[in-house]
Amino acid sequence: MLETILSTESIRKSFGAHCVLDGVSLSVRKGEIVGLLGPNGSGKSTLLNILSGFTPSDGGAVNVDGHDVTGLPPHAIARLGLVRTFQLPSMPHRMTVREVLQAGCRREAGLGGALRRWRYDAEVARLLDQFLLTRVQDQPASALSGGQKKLLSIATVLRSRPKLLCLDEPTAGVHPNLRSRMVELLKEVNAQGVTILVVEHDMEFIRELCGRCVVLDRGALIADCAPRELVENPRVVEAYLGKAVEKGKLTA
Ligand SMILES: Nc1ncnc2c1ncn2[C@@H]1O[C@H](COP(=O)(O)OP(=O)(O)OP(=O)(O)O)[C@@H](O)[C@H]1O
Repeated sequence: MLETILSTESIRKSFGAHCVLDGVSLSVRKGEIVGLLGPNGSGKSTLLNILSGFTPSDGGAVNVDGHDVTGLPPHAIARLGLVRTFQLPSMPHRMTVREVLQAGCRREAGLGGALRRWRYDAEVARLLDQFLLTRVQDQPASALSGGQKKLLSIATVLRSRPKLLCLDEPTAGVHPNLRSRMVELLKEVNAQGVTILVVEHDMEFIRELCGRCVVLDRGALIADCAPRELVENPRVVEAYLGKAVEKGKLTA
C-alpha cells in the first residue's frame, strides 16, 4: 500500500453567497499522477489555490506528507514539498530564461550568489535541455511563447526538488506537438519520484498521463476512477454535457 502524500478533509470555500467547494475530501498517494477534472467553474483552481496556500479555506484540513498545512502560507507549504504552477504563468521582463531557472533553487540549497550558482549550472543545463529551452536560454523570459512559458514554469518549480507537483492547466494554449512532449516530460519527472496532481481539460492528455482522475462538479467530488472509466460514469457525463454521450466521445 503506497503512502499518502496529500489528503484533504471536507474543504469548504465560498465567495460571498457562492459556495465553490462544498466539503471536498480526496487523497493522493506517493508516486501517482492524478488528474483533477471538472467543467468550467467547478472549483479546480480554487482547490489548487487552497492546497498550495494561496487562498484560505473556510473550513476543512489539508495534509501534505504527514504535515497539517492548513492555513500555512505558500512558501511554508513549498518547503514541505508541494509546489504548483499557474494557468497563466507571468515571467519577469528583466531576467533571461536561464536566470529564471538559476533563481529557482531551494533555500537550503542556496540562492547565495555566483559561487553556489556555479554548482547548479549542470542542473540548469539539464533542465534547459529536458524542457526544450536551450535555444532560447538568453532571451527575456517574458518574450517566450505561451507554451514555452508553461515549460519554464514547470522547470523552475522542479529546481526546488518537490515531492508533489500541482499543475494548473499545463496544456492550455499549447501546440499539440508540445503537448505530447509534455506528457513524456511529466512521466520522466514522475519516474524521478515526483507525485503529480494536474488540473486539465484535455482528455487525451489525461488519458495518456494519469493513472487516476478525480472529478469535481459544482464544488463536490463526483468521481474517482481510472481515465478510461470516465465515459462510463453517468455523473461525469451529466456534469460535462447534461446528457448521455456516445462511448469514447467525452471531451472536457
Ligand atoms: N477570488 C474570487 N472571487 C470570487 N469568485 C471567485 C474567485 N475565485 C474563483 N471564483 C469563482 O469560483 C468558481 C470556481 O472557480 P475556479 O477558478 O476554481 O473554477 P475552475 O474549475 O478552475 O474553472 P476553469 O476550468 O474555468 O478554470 C467560479 O464561479 C469563479 O468565478
